[in-house]
Amino acid sequence: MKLDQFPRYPLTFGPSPVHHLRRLSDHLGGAQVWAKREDVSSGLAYGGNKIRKMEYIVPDAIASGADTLVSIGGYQSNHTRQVAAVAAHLGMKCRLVQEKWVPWDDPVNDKVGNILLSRMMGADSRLDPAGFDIGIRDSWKDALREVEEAGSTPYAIPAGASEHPLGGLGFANWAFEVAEQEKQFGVFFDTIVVCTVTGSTHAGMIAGFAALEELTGVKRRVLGIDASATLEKTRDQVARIARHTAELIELGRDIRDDEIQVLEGWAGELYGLPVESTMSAMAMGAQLEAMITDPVYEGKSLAGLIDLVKDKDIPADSTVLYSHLGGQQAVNAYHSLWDPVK
Ligand SMILES: Cc1ncc(COP(=O)(O)O)c(CNC2(C(=O)O)CC2)c1O
Repeated sequence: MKLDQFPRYPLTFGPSPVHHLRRLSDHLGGAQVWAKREDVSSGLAYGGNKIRKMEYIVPDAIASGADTLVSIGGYQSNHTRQVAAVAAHLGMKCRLVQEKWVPWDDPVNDKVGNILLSRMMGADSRLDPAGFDIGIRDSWKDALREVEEAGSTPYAIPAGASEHPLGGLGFANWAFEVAEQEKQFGVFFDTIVVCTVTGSTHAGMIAGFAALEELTGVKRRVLGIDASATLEKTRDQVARIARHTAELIELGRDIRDDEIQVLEGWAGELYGLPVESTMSAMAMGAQLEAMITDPVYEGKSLAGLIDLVKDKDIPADSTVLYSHLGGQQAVNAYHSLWDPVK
């Protein structure tokens, strides 16, 4: 089916805002940088990129007759918070597995931010000591079984909703929304920068912009900045989901290897731990544009954008769109990064 034949359950206020980051652009002295803001696009518990993915998953969840959304993430998962928000919005129950994806032993790490919001929304959020992995987890399969054994009807949403068959459609649609907003603003974004971890945000964009290329002949570069620190696994997952999504929307051709660009250099050694470039990018975005990014995801993709623009890998005559996917809710769990020196 073509993209517009898939049912979509609107969960945002409309197109996510697009705006010019003039001070950051001037400071970097190269390409013009714009941002598209998934962090301010929905009223559901501060939104984010997973709300966009859930718009295409919710119709399937409702049709399945499920009464409980079941998903998984780290203690400070933005994804599980957004699943909890959608469950509350739909009147469904929610069971969440929160694994110890990050060796961040702040005493508030499992008490504030995303996990606090999920609890406020009534999700059954349970901690699990297992470490980070973007793949399918036994803890999640156990939760699905336990929900069923308790007499409820679970709906399975894997980490980041990425390995879900419909997980790429949300950001395929995002690409078409960008094309509409380009007309509105009279700009053309030749390059898009996105944070990549479980992969279906980036993969959906690849499929969506490939479909636009087939329609208009116009090529764009979609540059994924790896924040998983498991580059090969994430790159493989992006490629697989992009190709699957391209088939779903009847692209009519394979996704080319050059359309799958997952860049390394800003993830650091471990998922979820900021490095120097993360800290300086968060400071730059906050102090030049009051644009808040987080130490796990957007701080790393913004660091990638900054370097690519400064080093002219993104040429000075480019207009680049930074996709801000949310994530600020985790900042309070990382307060010690900014605690005044005693
Ligand atoms: C703010 C933010 N930015 C980018 C990403 C990466 O998106 P993908 O997982 O689709 O690659 C996440 C994901 N977060 C996960 C989570 O559990 O929160 C799925 C990992 C994100 O939350």
